[in-house]
Amino acid sequence: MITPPHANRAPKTPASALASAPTPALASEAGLAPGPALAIEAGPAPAPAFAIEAASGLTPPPAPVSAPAPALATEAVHAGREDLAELGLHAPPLDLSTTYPSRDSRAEAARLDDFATTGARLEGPPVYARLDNPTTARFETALARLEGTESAVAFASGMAALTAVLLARAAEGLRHVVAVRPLYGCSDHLLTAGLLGTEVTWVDPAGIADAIRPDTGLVMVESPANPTLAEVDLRAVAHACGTVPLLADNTFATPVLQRPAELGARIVLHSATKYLGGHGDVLGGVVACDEEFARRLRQVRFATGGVLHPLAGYLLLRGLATLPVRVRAASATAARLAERLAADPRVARVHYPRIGGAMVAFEVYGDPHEVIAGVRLITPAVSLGSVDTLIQHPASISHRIVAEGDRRAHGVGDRLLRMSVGLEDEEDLWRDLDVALAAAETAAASGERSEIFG
Ligand code: MET
Repeated sequence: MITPPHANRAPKTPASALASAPTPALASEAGLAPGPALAIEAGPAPAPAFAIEAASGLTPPPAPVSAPAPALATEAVHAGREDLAELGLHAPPLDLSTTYPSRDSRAEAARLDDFATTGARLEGPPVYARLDNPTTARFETALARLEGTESAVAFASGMAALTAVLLARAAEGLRHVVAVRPLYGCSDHLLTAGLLGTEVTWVDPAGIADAIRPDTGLVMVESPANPTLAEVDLRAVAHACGTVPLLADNTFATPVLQRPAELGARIVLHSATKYLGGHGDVLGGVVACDEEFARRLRQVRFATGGVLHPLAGYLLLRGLATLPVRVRAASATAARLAERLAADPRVARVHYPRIGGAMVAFEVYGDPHEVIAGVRLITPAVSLGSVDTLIQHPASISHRIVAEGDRRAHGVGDRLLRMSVGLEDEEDLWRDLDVALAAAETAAASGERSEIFG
């Protein structure tokens, strides 16, 4: 793949993107401002703001006040790609460079000093791939736009992203975390084990305000939660946090269904491996936040090396384009399957979020392991957010690392199954579930596996 040299100037999200008005570049795409790249080269017509910034570092002009903000579906397709026409490209360039040549060592020293001091993204080539990558930066720009935040910083996985947040707060002497269970099992484990030198206080949402101490650096919630799909009132929780930043894990909802930053969360976490990528072929994590905190995260990322591979950045940007369509289609099927499961006598309980989504959790009277063993169309695997439907047993896999008592106390019982509904036909999925549920009933009736439940 050929990467034009000028493509190394990755797009940035200007601070003004936080405002409700669209950025000039998007207005240009909507036909509201002049701007094809060829017109710029041919004459004096003004360039789209993004192209101006990429070419000269100038601050974009203010957005026209009358322009409506682009809808999420439009942002999903265009954000992070505003300069492509200017570059003469349709697909984003994939820059796999690990290092960036320069004959001016003095200038590079100054740029490195600047990055180390501020964490601000460098103008021009990023010196070394642990500082930044222009392909990944496109994904970061796009995700920030979808979440309605100023910036986003991508990492090698969701756990690397959470690690960076915890380290950034601990570096400021704020090692205490207040958190609400359930969280994804490894998030729970990272906090409980104190592997990063942090200390956690687990509370119900109503106990957040009282649990905050002078050294509290973070309040963490996940809503809908993994795996029970329990929801918290993010606005109320954000209020209870006072000046302590609220981190909301938005992996399950995605910005299609919920934008935590609009509800008061300062930090929005994603395992990008899930819905953002959407096809089960890329591992990544991302934090959407204000630019001030993004700078701290970039410094941590540089120091600790948990960077996203550029190919993953490329795939995640590609995944975002179809995110709204995928999430809405899968959610519609999931809602109907949740109803069918709730009406089924073999199912004891169904968990489905009020805000909707493509995740369904349910408890069976029979042996849940036989449901996993019995599916043929549905993929019996951990993870979620792919085009295919996946099912897993949280007590065995996603939450195995959480102590049994803590699991059970927060709804992660032995009979709970978690299903990530994909894009298949509803009837085909139901037929598969029906056969697997029948197998689970038969196994339980014959007592084959009954010992596992005591
Ligand atoms: C290693 S197990 C979990 C992977 C993923 N976070 C999930 O909840 O499915």
